[in-house]
Amino acid sequence: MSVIDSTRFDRLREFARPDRVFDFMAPAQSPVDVRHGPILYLEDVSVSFDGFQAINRLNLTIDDGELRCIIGPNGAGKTTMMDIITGKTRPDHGQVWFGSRHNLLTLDEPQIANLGIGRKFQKPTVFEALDVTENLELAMAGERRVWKTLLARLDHEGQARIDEVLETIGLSGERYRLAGVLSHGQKQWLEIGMLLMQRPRLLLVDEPVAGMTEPEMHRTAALLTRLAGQQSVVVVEHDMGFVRSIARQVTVLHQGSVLAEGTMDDVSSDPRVVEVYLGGDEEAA
Ligand SMILES: Nc1ncnc2c1ncn2[C@@H]1O[C@H](COP(=O)(O)OP(=O)(O)OP(=O)(O)O)[C@@H](O)[C@H]1O
Repeated sequence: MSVIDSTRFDRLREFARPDRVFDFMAPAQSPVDVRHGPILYLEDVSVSFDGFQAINRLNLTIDDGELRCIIGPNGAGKTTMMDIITGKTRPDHGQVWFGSRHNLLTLDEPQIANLGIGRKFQKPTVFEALDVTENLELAMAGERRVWKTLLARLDHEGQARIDEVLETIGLSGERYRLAGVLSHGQKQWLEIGMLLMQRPRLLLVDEPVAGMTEPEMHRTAALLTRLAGQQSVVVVEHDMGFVRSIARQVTVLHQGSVLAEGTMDDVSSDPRVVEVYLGGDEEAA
């Protein structure tokens, strides 16, 4: 069995796990309602770990189609906030809503993902022994049966979606290359493409440009800027040059709360923000 075959086999075995709940088995979710407000709404959210207050009465709203950057020194609570939104961590207090219909605190991680919240972690987790197109096929959401998705030819609609996503992430020319031989930046874009296959309404992206070359950073900036509008995008990033290049609205977290919010110019000239950054070992905003 070739490497690709054996990896496919492993994936099939994973998909066929008796306890696995496929997207197409899950009850249909009502659509995200943003007619009367933001797509994401956190109010007075707090969580502590062994008495340490990691998130402290946090309020945050993200509008439909917005690109928001979240910055803050190490330990500010950025990852914990993402964990709360995706259902990985339950807050001790507060409210978290996706549109006006979905109370995320009543849902588990797969249910939240099914609603259309995609999360991209810092390290790329593509299937290295599969080619770019196969990675996107595997990520295709939903109603298509898993076996059909993996083993049969894609229908016209699926193929068109893959072409569209390849174009968006700039990997049309790499469609038959193994993911394992892609550059670090290309792997990151492929993983973003895998999330896009599921047509998310909100993308959470953790430190997308860590380890990227300068040209890769520029392409990532262009990609994230283009994605906003079609979906909401929340980017957690330490690289201030990158944040400046993409951000319209920036939220600064500090000690689990919002310290400042506004344009990059607004927040970087805010004395409280300067104090927080200069007080630690971070690059000054
Ligand atoms: N499971 C946990 N148990 C105990 N403490 C935790 C846990 N998760 C996070 N913390 C603590 O909560 C605080 C916030 O951590 P978090 O990872 O959210 O910060 P961050 O802003 O993402 O930091 P960084 O920029 O370094 O990734 C930190 O002091 C961290 O040590």
